[in-house]
Amino acid sequence: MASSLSYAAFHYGSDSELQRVGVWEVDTVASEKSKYWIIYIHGGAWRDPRIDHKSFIPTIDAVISSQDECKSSISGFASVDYRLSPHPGFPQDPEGTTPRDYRNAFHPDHIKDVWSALRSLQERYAFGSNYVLLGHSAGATLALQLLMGSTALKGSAPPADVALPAAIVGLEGIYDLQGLVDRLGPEYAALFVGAFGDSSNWSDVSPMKFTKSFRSAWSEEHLVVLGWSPEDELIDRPEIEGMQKVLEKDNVNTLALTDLSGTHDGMWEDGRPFAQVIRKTLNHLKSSGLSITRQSSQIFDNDEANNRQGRQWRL
Ligand SMILES: Nc1ccccc1C(=O)C[C@H](N)C(=O)O
Repeated sequence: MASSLSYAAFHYGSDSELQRVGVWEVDTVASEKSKYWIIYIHGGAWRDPRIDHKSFIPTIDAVISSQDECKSSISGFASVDYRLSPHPGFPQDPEGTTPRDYRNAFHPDHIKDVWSALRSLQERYAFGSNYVLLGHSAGATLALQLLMGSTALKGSAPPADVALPAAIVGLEGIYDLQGLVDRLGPEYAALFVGAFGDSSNWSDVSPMKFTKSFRSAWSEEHLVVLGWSPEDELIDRPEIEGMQKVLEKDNVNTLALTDLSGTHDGMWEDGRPFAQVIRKTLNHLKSSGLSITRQSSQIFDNDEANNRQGRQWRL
């Protein structure tokens, strides 16, 4: 069980209590280059204070209690918290709440925190790009936004010294904000406005609407896995299939696993469906021989490279 692993949480920023990651070390000997870190970004529509980094624990438990030999390719698990936007169901008193505890994040705070968390983890554990990045729901949006560079950062350049993962796994992901509202109803708009403002801001942050290439930021060796369960009551199949089409158009190695089981939140509460996806992702990485020789630098297009030297925020 996760309780059998050594657990520590540390802060990667000082503005918010939520600028924090949890780490469960398995075998972090630096010479083990062929092993991967498994890093998770939780969901909760950028705002739900009930969901945090510990929501990864059932998945960790399911991976380490299984008999599968994929365990031997894992260095450790980490789970990222990030600043949240206000949730109308959980109002806070601005007078009686310290700035560190006040949830008033607004785009691009969430994605900036993810970049900062990855930088901090890479500084501590030196795993470079030997990691699989999973995101659930809004966490899947955040994971894919890493590949969108400055577009998903309101024009700022991403930090040049953060290595992108070997694989990104989107689970029950939100990929097209306007599309969800159009298909599933105006209640979805309320989820997005608090984090991004009105709908004129949505296409820049929606991975399905990315107008540049998902391949240009990434090295030769890469993989996106899109997981979805037909029992998901909040995210529909077109959301996954639409994202798959965009990635395939950009020649990204893409694997869609659309036969998972469980409801939107039931899947992380159970842990086994996500453990199964982790297993398949590691097997896929191994069988395509992608692991060992990867470099930590990524190639960005010229715009992106110029931007990187210029307008970088301080982490
Ligand atoms: N309705 C959704 C549709 C899609 C993805 C998440 C949600 C959520 O409601 C998340 C969370 N429980 C929230 O209250 O913000």
